[in-house]
Amino acid sequence: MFSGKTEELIRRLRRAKIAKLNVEIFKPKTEIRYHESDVVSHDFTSMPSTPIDNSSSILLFGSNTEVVGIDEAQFFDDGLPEVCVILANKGIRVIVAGLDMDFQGKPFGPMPALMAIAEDVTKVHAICAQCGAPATYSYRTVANDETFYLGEKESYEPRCRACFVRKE
Ligand SMILES: Nc1ncnc2c1ncn2[C@@H]1O[C@H](COP(=O)(O)OP(=O)(O)O)[C@@H](O)[C@H]1O
Ligand SMILES: Cc1cn([C@H]2C[C@H](O)[C@@H](COP(=O)(O)O)O2)c(=O)[nH]c1=O
Ligand SMILES: [Zn+2]
Repeated sequence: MFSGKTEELIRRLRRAKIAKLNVEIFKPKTEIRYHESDVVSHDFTSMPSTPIDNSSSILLFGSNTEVVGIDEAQFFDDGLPEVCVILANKGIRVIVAGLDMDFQGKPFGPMPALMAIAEDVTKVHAICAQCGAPATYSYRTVANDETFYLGEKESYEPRCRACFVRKE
């Protein structure tokens, strides 16, 4: 978390809009941390999106769509990779942002399958809140064992591997 995934997604989608491509953006309906419908980064850059319950809803959208952006992909169902394949096979550019690992350092939801089928994968890193090294893990700072637990700085901090495994 805090690694710039949403900022990077917004940057790429803005460029697609500048190129006058037809862009559709989706996020899970449950992701309401900053806004009910907009995609919003921790730095409050934002873009309007369509909140959806199920990945299959993405296929119901505009026949003239040229670029599809998806944020918080880790929260989607396991059908998301196949939806992305269907879109990509139609020539649609699909840009997906999601958290690769949960608070236990385990692969998160459909992310491993998405990363396997993607042409390109960009891993971005936050800065470890403990030591300042590049951070690849999200450490949960509150007592909760559920995999799905929305939050930001009050519940999570980005950590490097060494600080993550220390668990203190
Ligand atoms: N520890 C941190 N490391 C890096 N960025 C941080 C950190 N804490 C806050 N930020 C802010 O978070 C922004 C990235 O937010 P965002 O794109 O929403 O990340 P992500 O989608 O990966 O959670 C950075 O530009 C920075 O301003
Ligand atoms: C590690 C972890 C995170 N979450 C939640 C917390 C946030 O709401 C999102 C991640 O958002 P970000 O844009 O990457 O900051 O995921 C969770 O539900 N479970 C976890 O284990
Ligand atoms: Zn560290």
